[in-house]
Amino acid sequence: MAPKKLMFVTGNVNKLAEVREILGDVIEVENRNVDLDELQGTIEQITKDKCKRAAEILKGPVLVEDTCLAFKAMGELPGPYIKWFLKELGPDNLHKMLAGFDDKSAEAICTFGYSEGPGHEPIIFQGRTEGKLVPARGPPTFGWDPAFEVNGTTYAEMDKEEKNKISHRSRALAKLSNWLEEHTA
Ligand SMILES: O=c1nc[nH]c2c1ncn2[C@H]1C[C@H](O)[C@@H](COP(=O)(O)OP(=O)(O)OP(=O)(O)O)O1
Ligand SMILES: [Mg+2]
Repeated sequence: MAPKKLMFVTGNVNKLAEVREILGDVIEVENRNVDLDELQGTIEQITKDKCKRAAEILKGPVLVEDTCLAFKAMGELPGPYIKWFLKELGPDNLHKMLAGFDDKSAEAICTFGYSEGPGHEPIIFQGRTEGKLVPARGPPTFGWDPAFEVNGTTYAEMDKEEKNKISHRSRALAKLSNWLEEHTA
């Protein structure tokens, strides 16, 4: 059964804001900022494990999310480890990671995990958006948004509505919304 509210466990205020904007009146989103360890592994493994631990800590239903930025020229790396590259390089220098490669294509991948509580296997909802890594353009408000371009415009140059129409996160949330609709009595 779908919950009446979602408890979204994340320390990232920008993610939380987008999730609330995109889900709008579909469902109320509460937040708990718990610093969850993240395993190394496939995106699905990382998200499932994060979700299981969040459910155990909060002893109830939880939603978690993990975001990847995958560079084709690097065999999908840094992927789930983008956070640490971004932290060291900043959005302005991120594009230099592909300086030695002709292929600048990148994919933003958003993976939500929902668990009904401790002992319940998490369900995964994933959305992907293809683009490329470029020298930063636009306000550095959210993570690597200035360095990720889709159809000639970086995420940072788009207004919120525009980003939310095509983003990896909105595509994943469309799947979550469908699931919620199907599982509401
Ligand atoms: O739409 C996005 N546009 C630009 N940057 C983004 C986006 N979404 C996540 N990001 C950044 C945040 C973090 O540097 C890395 C993902 O790491 P990730 O572990 O999923 O996020 P986090 O640690 O900030 O929050 P959480 O507490 O939910 O794990 O990419
Ligand atoms: Mg994280």
